[in-house]
Amino acid sequence: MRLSVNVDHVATLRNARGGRFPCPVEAARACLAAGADGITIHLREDRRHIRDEDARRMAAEPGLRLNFEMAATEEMVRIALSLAPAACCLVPEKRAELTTEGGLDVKGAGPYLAEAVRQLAGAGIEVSLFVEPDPAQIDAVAALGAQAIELHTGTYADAAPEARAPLLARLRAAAEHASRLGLACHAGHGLDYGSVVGIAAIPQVEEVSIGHFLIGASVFEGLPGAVSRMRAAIATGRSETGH
Ligand SMILES: CC(=O)[C@@H](O)[C@H](O)COP(=O)(O)O
Ligand SMILES: NCC(=O)COP(=O)(O)O
Repeated sequence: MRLSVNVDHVATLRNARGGRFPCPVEAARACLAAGADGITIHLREDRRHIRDEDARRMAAEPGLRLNFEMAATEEMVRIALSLAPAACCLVPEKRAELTTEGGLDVKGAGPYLAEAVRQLAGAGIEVSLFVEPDPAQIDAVAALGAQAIELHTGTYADAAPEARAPLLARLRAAAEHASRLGLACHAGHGLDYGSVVGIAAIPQVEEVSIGHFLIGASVFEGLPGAVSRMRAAIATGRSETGH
């Protein structure tokens, strides 16, 4: 299973003083050197953390698999087409939100979403949609012609460990449903060293994106150490599946 490190909150720290340190691109290099398989960045409409120049430099970084998270707006589609990342993940976005609060309502979306998928996939970008573990939403993703889903793991990750079993079962069922439809399955949001183990034990999940917790953990154990420890947690989960 691939680990894609989301470096949004390296930019949050940098922006706190309006300077150039710490640099998200340098953080990305450190994550890759420590064993991360890719980097995720979320260029939000309000540019609260990742800025356009960060995205441009990250896309130009040799050997870096970039997962570009974005709202399905004309502006972001235009930027994504200019950056040509390996992958784009379409996510819901509200200015007032502290962080992403849930998955896209793909079933109820207007034609703008299908148009974004068409343009991005047409440019050879792997398109995933960030959704709840809801078979009806996953069916709607398949109908749009996207290649992948990213399951929102926040409800599961935020739950007390003793309350996670039914939430993990729902994620597992959703991953199996996506696989039956030929969709690649990714997962992310709110994961830490403990909760990622359960996600890694779902064989259909090919990639996890982890950011806030890992960047926070790096304050105490360094970025390479946090990446290594996260990869070990993933390996523990994976070993439970024999994959
Ligand atoms: C979609 C998702 O869960 C995250 O990848 C997203 O980036 C969270 O937004 P912030 O990084 O702004 O917290
Ligand atoms: N799509 C999830 C992601 O990129 C990272 O989410 P988080 O770990 O910062 O909550």
